[in-house]
Amino acid sequence: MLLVNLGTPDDASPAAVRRYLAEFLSDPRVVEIPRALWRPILHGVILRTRPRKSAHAYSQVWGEDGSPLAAITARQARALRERIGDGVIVDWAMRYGKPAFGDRFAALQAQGCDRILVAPLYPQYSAATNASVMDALCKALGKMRWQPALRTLPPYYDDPGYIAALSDDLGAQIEALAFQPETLLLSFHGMPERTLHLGDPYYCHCQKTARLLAASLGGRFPDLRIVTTFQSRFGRAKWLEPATDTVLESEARGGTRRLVVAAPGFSADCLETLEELAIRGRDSFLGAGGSEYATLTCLNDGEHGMAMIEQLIRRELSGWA
Ligand SMILES: C=CC1=C(C)c2cc3[nH]c(cc4nc(cc5[nH]c(cc1n2)c(C)c5CCC(=O)O)C(CCC(=O)O)=C4C)c(C)c3C=C
Ligand SMILES: [Fe+2]
Ligand SMILES: [Fe+2]
Repeated sequence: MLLVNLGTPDDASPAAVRRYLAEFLSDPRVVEIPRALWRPILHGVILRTRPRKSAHAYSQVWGEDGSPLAAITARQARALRERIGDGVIVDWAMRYGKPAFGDRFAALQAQGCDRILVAPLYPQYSAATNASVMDALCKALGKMRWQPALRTLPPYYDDPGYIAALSDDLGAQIEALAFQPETLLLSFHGMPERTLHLGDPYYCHCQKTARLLAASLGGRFPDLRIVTTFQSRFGRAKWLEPATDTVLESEARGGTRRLVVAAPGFSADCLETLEELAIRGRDSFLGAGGSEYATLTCLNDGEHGMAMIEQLIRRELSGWA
């Protein structure tokens, strides 16, 4: 089985970030603008300016083991291997950058796997993430004469195991804070609003996760106000709202003093949580008058998250292993 996440640059230099962004932003599932229009904008504007800015952001979160997203995904694969035991080969790959999806998929087949479960670690389905992994899968299959049998992990945005893992994990983190938050922001990665009207279920999946999670946390923290937002706006089009950065400021201006942020849509901490939420989000909230701010970690390779992943994977492997 192959765990898949989005992808990340090889290092935090502008050159490596440029290579990564070029691959990521050339994917027609990510930017749905006709190629003849998009290519000049991507190569003439975006890839001349953004790599430097993003490289600075990456350098603030880069660890000894490299990109947090890649390091955590590798640890998740290792932990899953130990939990699932012999009989199933567990590998991991990135949709963009390394280890490349096509390479790892082919490597599994080369090891003799004739049944492969591909598990994109995206709880909420979007065409930009899940469908893009399926496109990469079809591309890899297109090169094979003798193809393996396949299964793919469905989105798990309302799976009771996922909601319970989030509720238990975030609940424990909130109780361990040095302050009592008035507001909990559930910040999901954004998408262009147009994708919702075109039929992408992402927005609805996020809202359902948030509603179930709020219902579960509500019993434990009756005074906590829970607000759902969308982060990381990219480009000029209208994105899903409300925007995380706008709400951080309006909360502080409206009198909220103590606020905590969680990112339930990310399986692993990454640039979007460690830089955008933990560094820039803090500046926004405190700069607008807030006094206490914290970000909670993602499920990562912790006990709650790994028990949930193991449960999902065992279910999808049933009859196979
Ligand atoms: C969790 C799901 C994600 C969705 C949905 C998603 C949509 C989406 N993203 C961009 C543009 C960028 N995203 C970037 C980073 C990034 N995005 C996700 C996840 C989702 N993106 C993750 C986990 C990461 C972090 C990667 C890491 O290395 O840690 C970036 C790169 C960084 C930057 O320059 O800001 C871009 C660009 C679009 C356009 C989009 C929907 C159409
Ligand atoms: Fe993104
Ligand atoms: Fe982003």
